Amino acid sequence: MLGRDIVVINSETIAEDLLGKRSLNYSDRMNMSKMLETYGHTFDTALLNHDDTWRGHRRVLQQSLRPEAVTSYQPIQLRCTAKLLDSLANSPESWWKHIQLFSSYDILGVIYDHDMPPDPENDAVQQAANMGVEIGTIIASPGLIALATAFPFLKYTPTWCPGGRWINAANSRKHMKDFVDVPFNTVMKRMACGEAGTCLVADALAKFGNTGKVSNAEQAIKDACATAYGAGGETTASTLTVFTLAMVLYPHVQARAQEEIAAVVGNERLPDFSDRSALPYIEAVLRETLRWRPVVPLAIPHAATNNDIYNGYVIPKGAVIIPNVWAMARNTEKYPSPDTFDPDRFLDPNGKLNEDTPDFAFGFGRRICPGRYLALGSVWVAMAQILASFSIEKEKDSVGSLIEPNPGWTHGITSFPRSFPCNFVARRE
Ligand code: HEM
Repeated sequence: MLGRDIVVINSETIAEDLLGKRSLNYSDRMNMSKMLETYGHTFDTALLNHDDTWRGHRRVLQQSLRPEAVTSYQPIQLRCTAKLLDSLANSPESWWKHIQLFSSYDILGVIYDHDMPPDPENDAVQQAANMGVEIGTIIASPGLIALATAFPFLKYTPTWCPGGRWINAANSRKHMKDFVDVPFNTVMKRMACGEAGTCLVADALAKFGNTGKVSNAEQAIKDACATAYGAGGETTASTLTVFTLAMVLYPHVQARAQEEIAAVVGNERLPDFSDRSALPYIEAVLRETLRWRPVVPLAIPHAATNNDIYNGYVIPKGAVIIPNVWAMARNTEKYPSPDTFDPDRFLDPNGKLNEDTPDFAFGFGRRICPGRYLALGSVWVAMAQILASFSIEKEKDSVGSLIEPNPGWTHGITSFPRSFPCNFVARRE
């Protein structure tokens, strides 16, 4: 883009070699600072260059989202899953919206200890966060960057013009500011009254607040937390939507997963985190969901800091490096018939999990997704409890014929199925 060298990596091994082993040289992002400043999108960890500000954000996120730390968020994940099951039982036809709300409040809970109110449509925190994500995603899209760079005057487009809501810079700056400030200020007020519970903001302030370990700590925490909401809400929902599609299309996989839950957990209670290691087939379903339709199919492009040579190829300073996660997931040597949803790929002949984990779904090297352990927990518990509580079946049309789901897919940084007809049929009283 914009006259740069572009390197597309289709192989997991090469991605590991360059982005992992040579991460010092391949952890930068494209320099879009002028554009991001114009549109008020300067807080975003995922778009920061490989500098000290980014290091501060990463420290905050990695400390609070490491495997041992995310267990403290399990009560929030279980609470949100209970609400999801309840909503699916009450209005199964709105399953897609319920999954979006689950993911949104799961992440808002973990980051800001913000619980779902009875009327989420009027929740100022969720509205500010979602509007920020909507505008932020468009600002960071290659199409808008190219347009706004070629025609800078477009930043003055009135908001009432078609597309003006997104390309008008003042409007964007306002929403970006609300996105970062509103949820953070809300939890800060609750913390001041001693009302806030466990959450990432509280944890990070306790660890880094006045310690000098992270410069400008409060701002770094605030910005990293807004990024985490933006990066985590949609990806978690997208992964659960892919899982739903897979269960509808592969009923024998669903039946086997349900049999495993019945055999290990029984029918008297729902599976929870303590059952995870005893449910290898459910874990394999999770891994296959991440592989089958990776929801961030081209990850986020990295950039080379200096010239480099790899396997005789010159990779110039500033080159944009695109990890083609989609191609890695379709490596037929590793994953024969890659379009088939087959959790057995991740099991050995004894039904135990093998060593393969589709980590490529979370990117590479120093930029690898810091929210992956949290995401895996949220998706796992929602999947396991949905499977225990419902059968996800094809919808029938007016004459009783089964409707084959053929959803449209979103096209952007994330890719996931739009809503499609299916039925969540209760399996328990
Ligand atoms: C299934 C869910 C998720 C998937 C598939 C996913 C995937 C990704 C990918 C592919 C990247 C780009 C990595 C790279 O540049 O190499 C990324 C970055 C990121 N993710 Fe996630 N993610 C998920 C959930 C989350 C969650 C729950 C959070 C936070 C709570 C989160 C926070 C971030 C952040 C902050 C970055 C930017 C990292 C940086 O640039 O240093 N993600 N994610």
